[in-house]
Amino acid sequence: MFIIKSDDCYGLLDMEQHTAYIKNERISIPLNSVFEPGDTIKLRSKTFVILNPDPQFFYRISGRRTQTILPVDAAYIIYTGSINGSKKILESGVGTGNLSYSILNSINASGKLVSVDIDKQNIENARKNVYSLINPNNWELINGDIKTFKTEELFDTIILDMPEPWECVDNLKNNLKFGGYFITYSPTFNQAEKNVLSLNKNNFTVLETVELIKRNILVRENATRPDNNIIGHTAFITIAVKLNVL
Ligand SMILES: C[S@@+](CC[C@H](N)C(=O)[O-])C[C@H]1O[C@@H](n2cnc3c(N)ncnc32)[C@H](O)[C@@H]1O
Repeated sequence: MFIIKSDDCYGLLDMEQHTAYIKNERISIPLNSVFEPGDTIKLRSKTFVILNPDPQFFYRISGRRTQTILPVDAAYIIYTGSINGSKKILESGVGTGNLSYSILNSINASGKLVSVDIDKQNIENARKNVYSLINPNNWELINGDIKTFKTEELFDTIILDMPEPWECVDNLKNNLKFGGYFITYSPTFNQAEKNVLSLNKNNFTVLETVELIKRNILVRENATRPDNNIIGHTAFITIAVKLNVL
């Protein structure tokens, strides 16, 4: 599956089915055509560039039922949470699956992502979104409440993007390795404050709480300037490390 992008929209190109999907439209592609990333294709009189199905495009084509983590925040979480190689990651909630997709693209086949969400429909929607692009065999999707979730597994990193992360720290702390990262993603100051207080109380050291602001620049000859459409606030990211304290 490829992503396709024109000046004003994104879509999907399925070379196995010889079909392009743009918004709600299905467009048949000639059976003998061959396309690769970097090629262009003309559909309904628009030119589309063919792109790899990379995480930065996921939110553009995924069916969305919840707020979702956008690339600037996802990239920072992947980097500061040291999500790579054969790491074992726990996340909740799954929402639209944007962070799940970024994580699955960052770990290898020996790594593992366990994703927990209380809402069955969100799970099914995220599964559909992710499986429309890749077929991961290292992704466990669980329908459950992360506040009471029990597992014997030990994780390298835990990420919580749900309403009350501070209520989950005590329940999950024994499932994180010493030196592992506990990351919370919360839109309000009150939530961020509760997250930090709870992490401090549970033998974590908080490295930082940040808000990332991205400013896009419209580049045109002799008229380069910031874009009018600014994504202002998204959420506060808190990154903490589990201390080896008995
Ligand atoms: C903002 S969305 C997560 C977005 C996701 N990180 C993404 O990138 O698309 C919040 C999710 O948390 C889930 N949720 C809320 N309370 C929960 C709980 N107690 N346990 C597990 N999931 C929960 C919701 O069903 C929803 O799917």
